[in-house]
Amino acid sequence: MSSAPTGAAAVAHDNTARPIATARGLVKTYGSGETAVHALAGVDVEFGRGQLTAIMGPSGSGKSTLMHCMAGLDRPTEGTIEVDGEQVGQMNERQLTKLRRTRLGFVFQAFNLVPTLTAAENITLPLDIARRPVDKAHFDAVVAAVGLGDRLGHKPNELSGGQQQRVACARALVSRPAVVFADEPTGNLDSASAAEVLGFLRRSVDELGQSIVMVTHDPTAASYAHRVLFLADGRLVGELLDPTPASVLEMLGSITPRTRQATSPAAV
Ligand SMILES: Nc1ncnc2c1ncn2[C@@H]1O[C@H](COP(=O)(O)OP(=O)(O)OP(=O)(O)O)[C@@H](O)[C@H]1O
Repeated sequence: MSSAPTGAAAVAHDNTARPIATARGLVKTYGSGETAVHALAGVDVEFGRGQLTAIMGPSGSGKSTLMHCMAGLDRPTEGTIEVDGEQVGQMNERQLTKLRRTRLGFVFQAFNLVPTLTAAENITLPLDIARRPVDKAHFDAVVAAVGLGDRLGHKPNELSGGQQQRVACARALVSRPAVVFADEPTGNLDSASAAEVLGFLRRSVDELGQSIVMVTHDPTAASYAHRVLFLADGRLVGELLDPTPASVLEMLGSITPRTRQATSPAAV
């Protein structure tokens, strides 16, 4: 897989700019009593505007829970969340649905395309559902950026996995969302297709000013980000700016969740 863009291709980022999303004192507890699981145990975090931020950590460290709380897909037990100036924690279900439809974009590991619709129809589906007009110039810019110009009339089963995920990325971007949340966007792709999708996500940040938060297990995928956050046991335990696959691997190697410490012979 090719490595992340660096140097001249990268836009200088103002880390002092107002963040696009913020969480304070985030706690998420599943269940209660002795069987309670503390998926998030007090997280304070800011996600940069116009940045690609990756979230990494061992399995069960709380990555998906953090993303789902930030995106209004799950409610925190405690704490506050602000996304693009909106207090997400205080919203009712109707307001959360509206926030997700109008201000957020989503890319999942499964491409989640509608099989009976063409690529073009899949891309504009969220706008069509929200009865919002399609900005043709922006649609054309996004389609050109993902390199799908000659595939717009194809149905998902006529596209490769990488092309289908690029359709899903275009669908997430076409409404100009405040933030795109991507959960393991390359988890189902071979390394060449993954590189294409990651390159596109990074360019949409550098060239279109998009803000993206991406959960990944893959150090190479994380190296496409401007910043990588590391979770363990529901807490933020580290971060890297301008990561490389090697620096991400090194950081991951230094993180030992308490659950693993407790079962490790060395800890006995
Ligand atoms: N709906 C749920 N009910 C009970 N426990 C849950 C639920 N969702 C997550 N958990 C638990 O919360 C903890 C954090 O889960 P989460 O899925 O956020 O971790 P993750 O870092 O995304 O893991 P993975 O890398 O395996 O996807 C885990 O212990 C998980 O079992």
